[in-house]
Amino acid sequence: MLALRDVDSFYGSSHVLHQVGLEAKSGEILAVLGRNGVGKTTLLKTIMGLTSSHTGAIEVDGASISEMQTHQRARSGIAYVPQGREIIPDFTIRQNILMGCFARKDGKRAVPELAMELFPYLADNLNRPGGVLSGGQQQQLAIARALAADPRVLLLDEPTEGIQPNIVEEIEAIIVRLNKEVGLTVVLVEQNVGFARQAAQGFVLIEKGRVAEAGPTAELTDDLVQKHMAV
Ligand SMILES: Nc1ncnc2c1ncn2[C@@H]1O[C@H](COP(=O)(O)OP(=O)(O)OP(=O)(O)O)[C@@H](O)[C@H]1O
Repeated sequence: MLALRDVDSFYGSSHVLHQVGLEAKSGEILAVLGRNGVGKTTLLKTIMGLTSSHTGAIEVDGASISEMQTHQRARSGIAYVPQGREIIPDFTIRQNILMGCFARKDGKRAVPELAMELFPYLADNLNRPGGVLSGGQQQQLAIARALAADPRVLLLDEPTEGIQPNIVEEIEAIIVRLNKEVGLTVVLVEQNVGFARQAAQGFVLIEKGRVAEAGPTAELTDDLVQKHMAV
């Protein structure tokens, strides 16, 4: 289980998250929802130790990671798929995937079989440069790179943003498989409330850097969505 308690987070002197508490239970998908700029990306970055500083408690399976450097958090089993994917265009697909291996505990450096099974196009094109891929394929590559770390917890930042509609469903199906079949705990920053309702067991709604509402997705009413997500 991933748990945050009383977490405040900062970029320099800019105080973005305030007293954030949440729980993603093992094997669950937790949807993180809210308008643009409320702090959803900052929440994922804070879990990875990628903001300037934070206070409060962050725990994975009861063990604190709050004092750890980013690479140690990755080694503790958390993998991060950032918004915008951050693929290295001049690296091959294989090289991009292998970058995820730095966080493996067992030191293995191999393209994970699971990623090859989930993403046949990547499997067939391992020697092509990452930069030639479409947005949807780059998202697949970013997920494959995360899987190379053999994580228990996957942090996904708007994985279907900017992807053509026919590929969106494919990516969504992969996220559900990773959760249901592989058992990964997923924290999913998502603008698509429909997918959040369908895939996630729990939700948090963020407003101005604070958790405004949280609960099981059955309690994610249209009123709450209107109140905290309508623009
Ligand atoms: N590197 C940074 N330095 C200073 N402030 C930042 C930095 N990154 C984000 N912020 C600020 O933190 C706040 C939250 O931004 P964040 O990107 O976390 O929001 P978000 O909910 O993910 O938005 P979006 O849906 O647009 O991605 C915003 O006010 C933003 O301007």
